[in-house]
Parts: sequence; C-alpha cells; structure tokens
Amino acid sequence: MALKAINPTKTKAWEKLSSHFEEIKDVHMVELFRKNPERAKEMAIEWNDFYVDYSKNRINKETLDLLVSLAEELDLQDAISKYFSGDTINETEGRAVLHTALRAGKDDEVLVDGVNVVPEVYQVREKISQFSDSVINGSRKGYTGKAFTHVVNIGIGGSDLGPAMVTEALAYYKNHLDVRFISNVDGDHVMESLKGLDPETTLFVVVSKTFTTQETLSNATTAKNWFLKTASEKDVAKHFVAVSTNLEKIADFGIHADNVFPMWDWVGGRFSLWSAVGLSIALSVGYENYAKLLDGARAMDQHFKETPFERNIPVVLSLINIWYNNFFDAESEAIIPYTQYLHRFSAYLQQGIMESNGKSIDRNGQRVGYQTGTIIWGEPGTNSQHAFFQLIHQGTKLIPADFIGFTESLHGEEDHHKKLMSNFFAQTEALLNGKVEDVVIGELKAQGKNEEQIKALTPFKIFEGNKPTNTFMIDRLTPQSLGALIALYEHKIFVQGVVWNIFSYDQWGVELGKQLANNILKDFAGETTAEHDPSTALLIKRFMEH
Ligand SMILES: O=P(O)(O)OC[C@H]1O[C@H](O)[C@H](O)[C@@H](O)[C@@H]1O
Repeated sequence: MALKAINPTKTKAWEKLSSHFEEIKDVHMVELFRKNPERAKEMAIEWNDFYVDYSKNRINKETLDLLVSLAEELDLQDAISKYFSGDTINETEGRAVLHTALRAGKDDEVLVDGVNVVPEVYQVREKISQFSDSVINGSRKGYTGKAFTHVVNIGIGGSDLGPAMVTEALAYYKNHLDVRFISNVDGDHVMESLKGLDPETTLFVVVSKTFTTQETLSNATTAKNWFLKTASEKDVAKHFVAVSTNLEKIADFGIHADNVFPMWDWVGGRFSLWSAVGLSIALSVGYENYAKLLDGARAMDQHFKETPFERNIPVVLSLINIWYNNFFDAESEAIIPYTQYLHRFSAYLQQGIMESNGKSIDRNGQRVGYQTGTIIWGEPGTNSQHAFFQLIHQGTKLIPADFIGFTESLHGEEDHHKKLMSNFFAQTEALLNGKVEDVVIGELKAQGKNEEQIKALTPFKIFEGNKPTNTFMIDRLTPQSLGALIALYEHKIFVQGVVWNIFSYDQWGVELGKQLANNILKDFAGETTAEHDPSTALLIKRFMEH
C-alpha cells in the first residue's frame, strides 16, 4: 500500500505551528533555559550508549507537542509500518524500500511480493563472511599464489560513499589489508589510486547496483587492462569480484559467476552499505565487525519502530529540523563530528539526505508550495572551527548543527581527548549563549582599550547566540555505535520525506546530466547529434580545439 499523500501545510497542526512560531521566533534560548531549570534533563534522550541532548533548540514543550501532533496527523506510524514491512513506498520506481531487512534478525520475516527475503539476505551474508575470511587469512590467493595485500573498491555514489565512509570510520578496527576506493571517472584519480599496486596481490571489488554506471564500468575496464598488462584473461576470475543486481552485465564484463555478490532492487544505492556493497568493509575490518555494524543499525531500527514519538531519536530530530527548515527558513544543516575517523560522514550524508529529499514534486504529483530537503555540509571539529565556524557564529544565516562526540577516545590519548571534548562543549555553549555587549565591553576594558576603541570594536565582538545545536554523546566509536548512528540518519530522512509528502527513494534528478554527457561524448567523437546552448557550445569547441 502506498504512503498517504497529505499536504503538511494544510493540517491543523501546521496552522497551530505557524501561530506558535510568531510567539516564539524571537525568544532567546537563554531565556528558555532560565524559565525552566529542568530543560536540559527534559530535552534529552538516553538510549543504549547514546545520549542525545536537544535542549539547545529554539523550541519549548509546546513546539515539540505540536510537531508530534503534526506527525500524528500525517499518520507517521502507518508510514513507519509500511516502510518496515516491504510496501511499495518507492512508488515512482515501483519498489519496496528495505535496507532494514538487510540487518534483520535471522529469524525475522520480511515479505517482498509474498516471499520472505531474510533467508536470501543471510545466504549472501554467509558468502561475504567466507570470502572476507579467506582473503584476510590469506587462504585465497592471487594468480601467482600470493596472498592479497590490497583491495580496490570500484564504485560511485552509494556504491562508494557508504563503504568508503565506514572503512575510514572504523580504521581503528582494521586489519593488514590496504583498502582503496576509486570512484571518479577522472583518469587521474584512477591512475593515482593504482600507483604502487602489485597486480599479483591486488583484489578488485567492482560495485554497481545497476552495473550500467559509466564511471564504474570505465574505471573497472581500466583496472582490468592495467591488470592484464602482467596477468592473463583467465586470471581475472581470481582478482575481480562484483556486487550488483545485474548478473547479466557482470558476466559480459568477464567476472566469474562464483565471484558475484548479489543485491536486490529493494535496496536503494545510498542505503546499500548493509548489503554486499559493504564487502570492502568486511574485508577491511573482518566479518565480525561488519556484522556488529549491522547489529547496531538493527538496534536503532527497533528504537525507531517501537518508541513513542516524543522519545524517539530520529523522529524528534527530524521534526526539530522541519521546524527550522519550514518555519525559520533555515536552508542548511551542519554535521560536525568530533572524531577524525568520521571525516567522510557528512559527505556520505550529503548523498543520503540530499538525493533522497531534494524533491519538489509531492506524492500527488503536484509542485510543493513549501521547502523540502536541506543542504548538508560539515567537517570534523576541531578543524571546522578554524575554517567555517565564523559564519555559524556571526553570519546572517541560521545554521542548525549536529555535534557528534564520544566519551572515550579509541587510542586512549586522554590529554588530546580532553582538549577535543572541551572544544566540543565550548562550541555549543558559545552558539547558545553568545556574548553580550556588557561582557564585550568588560573584556575590552580589561585589555586596556580606551573609550573610543571600545566603542568602535564592540559591535564586531558581540555574539548573538541563540544558534541551535543537537549534541550526541556516544560512549565510544564502535562498529555498533556507528551502525546505530547511520541508521538514525536514515530514519530521519524517511520521517522528513513522509512529512514533506515527497518520494524519498527515487533520484530522477541525476539522470538529465548523464544523458547530456553521453550526447557530448558523441560530439567529441564527431557524431554530433545534439544542439547546445551558445555557452556550452563554445566551451565544448574550445575543449575540442585544444
Ligand atoms: O551502484 P550504481 O548502480 O553504479 O549507482 C551508483 C549511483 O549512481 C546514480 O547516479 C545514483 O544517483 C546513485 O544513487 C547511485 O548510488
């Protein structure tokens, strides 16, 4: 059954939120904390090893109640049960959306067209386990009988970002294999990545859900040609494996059927790291850690499915963000992890969130009259503090930010960790409180500035504060906590798509550029078929004349 298609702005809750917004929009959070001494405790959710503080937001209890009633009026509960039970909620592509089935328990049942898919999922998991074990322990060998030392993942979009982000995030848990990622069709990227590799000890994992993606097929062909400079065609079977739904195309490429890891069309590319797309993760950190990643995600799935909305982390965070996006007109969200291990996390979420909710047609096929998907960006703290935090603190835009920190560091460098975390807390504190005029003047006086200097400098040194943040405090960066964190954002995407009445699981917006690029390739080959605008035509001409 389809998701209900209700315009959120026509609900009673939206109307109430609109008038509530007029009352609260200029209230400073400092005032909200002053009025309610229990606020910090009341606006926090403790779950497993997560503590999520959302008290530093421009909301009060009434805001949250109204946002929850918006979710209820839009029948979010019904949508959640359709999401988990395999309904065709990706309507424009006629598919179910079941990345959650990839991390289901062995005895769970998830039906797609009447067939329980969990046993198939576990068959593939078994294959991933055996394969990764044999590569890691060296029993599987390359064409000259040597164990593998390097793995090259060739994929793009969801077939790259998820595994690349997770292998970086779990670098602490990794084994001796050097795992690299080739994504861009840029030949310089390919050649740079192949540099220094030995074909005898390099394993290529070609990942493409469709196995039609230009970048991946070109890069895999280049890698194969590079390999064939020293090896022969029959050796390809030992060094190339593929992950895809398109078994026919894999065979055309010359990859042996035994080396194919299947996936399913009910797994969206940007949600696919839980499938065999995560093979490079299992190779990098071992199957056991890979399974723990999935366990962590499953735990978050249960929390999301079973917890009342007002205590439900993905629901609360989604709704608060809708509040900023649709009432405060905030356009972006910053994701700031305080661990270098998560340095690819916001890049990963850019695809997840922006490809999912960057839509302007609602589920009735009408243009929406309100804002949908946010712009996602971010870098790890403390680096980002020294780069773009100026704009968050004193710029003209409202930028809600998620701060993700860990109580323990992995290497146990206590002194570093205290410095890191002091920055973590200090930033959200500064964003909340700001710095008022009196304090600025006091500081300038203490520095010995004269009256005139104080007058001139004061406006520049004031911080308004009242900048919203969510603080995630997680015990430790483990495969489980990472799995839960990723699943949290996946569910946030889902909730927002439901509320905005859009289809979150297709991505038609990436097609046009692909089509035009193919036309331009024909121009390069002298088989011009397409007309170009004058600017593009001139640029192409200059390129071709070079
Ligand atoms: O895995 P593939 O079929 O090669 O697709 C790779 C990527 O390409 C597309 O352009 C989509 O927008 C992405 O969602 C997808 O992850």
